[in-house]
Amino acid sequence: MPGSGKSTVGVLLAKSLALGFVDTDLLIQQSEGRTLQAIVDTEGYQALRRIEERVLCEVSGGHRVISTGGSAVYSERAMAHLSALGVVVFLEVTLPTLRQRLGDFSLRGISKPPEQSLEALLDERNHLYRRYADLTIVSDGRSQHEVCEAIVAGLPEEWRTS
Ligand SMILES: Nc1ncnc2c1ncn2[C@@H]1O[C@H](COP(=O)(O)OP(=O)(O)O)[C@@H](O)[C@H]1O
Ligand SMILES: O=C(O)C1=C[C@@H](OP(=O)(O)O)[C@@H](O)[C@H](O)C1
Ligand SMILES: [Mg+2]
Repeated sequence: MPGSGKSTVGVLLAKSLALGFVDTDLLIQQSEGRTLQAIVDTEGYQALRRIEERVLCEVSGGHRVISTGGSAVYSERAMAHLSALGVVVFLEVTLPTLRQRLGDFSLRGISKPPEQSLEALLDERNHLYRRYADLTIVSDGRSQHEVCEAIVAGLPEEWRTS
């Protein structure tokens, strides 16, 4: 979910394991020459999901952490590609934590129908996050460093010593 810590913890994880880092939200913005919010505002959330699928399917692996947007899970094809590249980590958060971290989420370019509540979105997505996760890490009540440490501890040995 947006606000679960993928971007910030992803950087910490890359530093901790001496890996590279890429945030696919930035790849989308670079390739489109506009912000995610602008895409949602002009073409709608489904257009953003289509663009995201293309960018995710083109991303390469290697020794790096890939932080995606929270809507990556809407594409089965993209998730199959990411699964083949490495370990898919799900950062689990509850609704109160999300509300606290996101503040006014209407300005965050979330890829969802305007009428869908954050609660309904979380419920819909949690099924998908669990389906694709190789490793699930609770983010609630943990600092970003603690989340990073929990990921490292949960990774298969070959990724911890890459
Ligand atoms: N474990 C955490 N504890 C407290 N705040 C966090 C934690 N993880 C992320 N945040 C905060 O939540 C916001 C969203 O984090 P971000 O890494 O951008 O999430 P995502 O990429 O999943 O949307 C940021 O303000 C970040 O500092
Ligand atoms: O979950 C979503 O619908 C989205 C999350 C965002 O990324 P973060 O999850 O990194 O905030 C970004 O991809 C876009 O605004 C859509
Ligand atoms: Mg992010």
